Amino acid sequence: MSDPVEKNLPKTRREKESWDEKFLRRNVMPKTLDGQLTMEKTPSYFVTNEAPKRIHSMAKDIKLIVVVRNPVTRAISDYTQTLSKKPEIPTFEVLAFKNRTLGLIDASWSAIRIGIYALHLENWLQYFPLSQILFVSGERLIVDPAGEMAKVQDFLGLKRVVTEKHFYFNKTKGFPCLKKPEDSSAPRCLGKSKGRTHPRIDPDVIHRLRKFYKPFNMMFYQMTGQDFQWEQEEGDK
Ligand SMILES: Nc1ncnc2c1ncn2[C@@H]1O[C@H](COP(=O)(O)OS(=O)(=O)O)[C@@H](OP(=O)(O)O)[C@H]1O
Repeated sequence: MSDPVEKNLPKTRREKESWDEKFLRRNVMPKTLDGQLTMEKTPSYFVTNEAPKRIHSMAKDIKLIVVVRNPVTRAISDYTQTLSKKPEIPTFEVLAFKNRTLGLIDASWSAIRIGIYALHLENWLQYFPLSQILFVSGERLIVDPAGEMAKVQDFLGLKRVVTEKHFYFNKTKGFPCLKKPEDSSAPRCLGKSKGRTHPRIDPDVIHRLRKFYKPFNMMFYQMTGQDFQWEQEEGDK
């Protein structure tokens, strides 16, 4: 994206920095000039208890963008990522339950806890009105990237610079890619560590997880006023 926005994204930031480090970094972020937006991306903020209070004390009028996808798929994706780094971990099916015979889901396992979006959102709504938060559907982002990006640009008060003409669908990757950006000769697709094939999960476990998330999803749709249609999906990758 070029004019009128310049993205000031710190490229070397590590997600696991402490809050103090992040706040120190705030002082080294470039100053935002008129016509510029400063953006920062840390997925874990959404599920960090202290984040809303701290961010609110730093900038009350900040705009927040949350990309959400079906929590069952999200949990499997999360597990796939960990598995790629630690191949020795137990199976998804083992980790997902406190007691599989009783069907007791282990909601303390982070891969599962993170997908309880209503719970996390409640925490943010103590500090920020819904009008300051945009929820982007991870599923729509794949099938209609330009449509979702239009919402993002409108939300940020930007001219719609990114449109259909900037995307093409890469069948091999199963994701949209950016056509040749202005400052580079190559198209830009997801990196190797994104869009990995997920392991096959026992359909019964998927069924139980869908049941587990259903009431939380309903709550989340009600809180956001958006129906993400996760109950309509045939299955989870
Ligand atoms: N453009 C676009 N549209 C829809 N979905 C996308 C897009 N880019 C990334 N992804 C999916 O996001 C998953 C990676 O999320 P992460 O939270 O691990 O990424 S990161 O920590 O922010 O780097 C990762 O999930 P997996 O497919 O399970 O690997 C990506 O597929």
